[in-house]
Amino acid sequence: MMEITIGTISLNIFALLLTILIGFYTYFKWCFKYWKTRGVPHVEPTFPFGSLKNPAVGAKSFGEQCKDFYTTFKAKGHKHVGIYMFAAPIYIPIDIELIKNIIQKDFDHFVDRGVFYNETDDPLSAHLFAIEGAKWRNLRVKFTPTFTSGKMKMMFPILIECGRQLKEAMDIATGKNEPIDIKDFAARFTTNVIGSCAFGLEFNCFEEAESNFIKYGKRFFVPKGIELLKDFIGFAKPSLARRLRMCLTPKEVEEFFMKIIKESVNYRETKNFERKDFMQLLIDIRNSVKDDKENGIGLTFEELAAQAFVFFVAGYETSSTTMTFCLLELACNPAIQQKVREEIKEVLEKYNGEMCYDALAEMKYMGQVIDETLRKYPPLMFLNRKCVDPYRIPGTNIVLEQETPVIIPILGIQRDPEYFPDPEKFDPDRFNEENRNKIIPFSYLPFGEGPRICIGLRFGIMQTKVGLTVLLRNYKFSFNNKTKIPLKMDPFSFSMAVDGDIWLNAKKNIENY
Ligand code: HEM
Repeated sequence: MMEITIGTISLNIFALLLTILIGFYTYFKWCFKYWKTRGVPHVEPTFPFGSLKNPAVGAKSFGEQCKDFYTTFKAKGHKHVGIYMFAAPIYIPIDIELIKNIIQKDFDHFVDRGVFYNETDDPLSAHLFAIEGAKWRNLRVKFTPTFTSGKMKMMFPILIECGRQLKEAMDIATGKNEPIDIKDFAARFTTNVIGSCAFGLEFNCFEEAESNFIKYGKRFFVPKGIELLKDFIGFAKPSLARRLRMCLTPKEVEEFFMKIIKESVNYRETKNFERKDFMQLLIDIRNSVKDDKENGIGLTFEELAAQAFVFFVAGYETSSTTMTFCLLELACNPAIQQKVREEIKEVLEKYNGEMCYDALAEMKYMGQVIDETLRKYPPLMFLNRKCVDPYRIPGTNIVLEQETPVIIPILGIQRDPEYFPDPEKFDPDRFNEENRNKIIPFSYLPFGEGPRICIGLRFGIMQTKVGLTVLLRNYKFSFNNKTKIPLKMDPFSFSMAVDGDIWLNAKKNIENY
């Protein structure tokens, strides 16, 4: 009798699961007609991943797959392509004019990124990168003066100190005559810089085997288990994730950052202490908003914390990735490396050997090398936009519906031989004074474009230049037999990231100046 009951229950559960599966399958099949009925060329979807490869079999990252969609459909002469992420349709423009319209000319139709944020259940997610509409416009206007060259100069002493710590740590590591995990060094350096500027805390990540900032910063970017699924839902259907009251910031990450930001704000407010950094600028904005009774939209502690957090996550990973790929390419191209080193020598001699803001601005060739690194390895491999107002695609009868997610495939565009001949070649001369003017507008987008362009662009370049100046002035980099070439990219990362460590030899530069 007992056996029959268990058997019946199992059968019922099986029948229920089968019904759910058939329900899902039928729903997905229905969704998969979306692009066909609208006459948009599309990648044939399969259940359940849509146009994407099964992430469990370790295919390619989302950004790399978007590059492949771009390349394949451009080769067929298409101006755009529709894909499905699970059941959710996503629009990918290919034609450069179309891209320009979306991110600049017709920006009012695409003001939002459409990425997940949830002010109530996940306060750290409600930052400038994610928030939408009027709230974004208001905050963007308030934050723009925070990133002027004057403010960058003001923060420069913090960067000098972080550069000193980087050199000290490299001296110790190279003294052991062992290869350097350059990805780890770059991450520690930029974490020191951004951590110090965004949270107002002086700390030295090089002194601890695993600093909490590195630990929780990495933790934020490397989702585990069920978090991966939550991230995919948050990416494909942010409104659903919000309705389900999801929190995509891991709890321990939220607790850690909320605590240190609270301590930093309290300390300054109670002790009347001021420091020249982003945190101070955020506190000043908060106070001026409080006083501005007529136009003030208020900046709660949670909102302030979310902005400090985004400066950290948007600023440390992007610049450390840039430094890492740059050093890797320089190790592979010793002549280019030497040319940068000679420029550093020549410029710093004019400034009595002192690194300063104006000296960095004079390092034009280093600027070209960074530009080329950002072309070949854009830290964000794609831009997101969401259609907020129905949009007829120029020259067609196709109308993008409100809420349609749009992806601009930066990696595909920047490795397109039509815009950058021989795209796999690392060639900083593409960005010299003569060639720079020949670059087709909107074919080079490492910082995005239009009103939602990266607000931290200047700061990102500045900290990358400081790191490279310190390293290339004092060391020569070359491949080690632990350097894994060709690079294997992390298939689970939404940003440009190598799977595992990157080892290089760093030899002291004996012609040190
Ligand atoms: C090499 C360094 C960096 C790269 C390559 C980079 C790249 C980008 C890109 C591609 C976007 C999206 C732009 C768009 O959608 O059109 C973006 C947005 C943003 N970035 Fe950066 N970034 C860098 C450094 C920084 C730094 C240092 C900060 C802050 C200190 C920062 C803060 C932001 C913020 C807040 C946004 C959102 C802007 C908005 O929506 O109004 N970034 N970044």
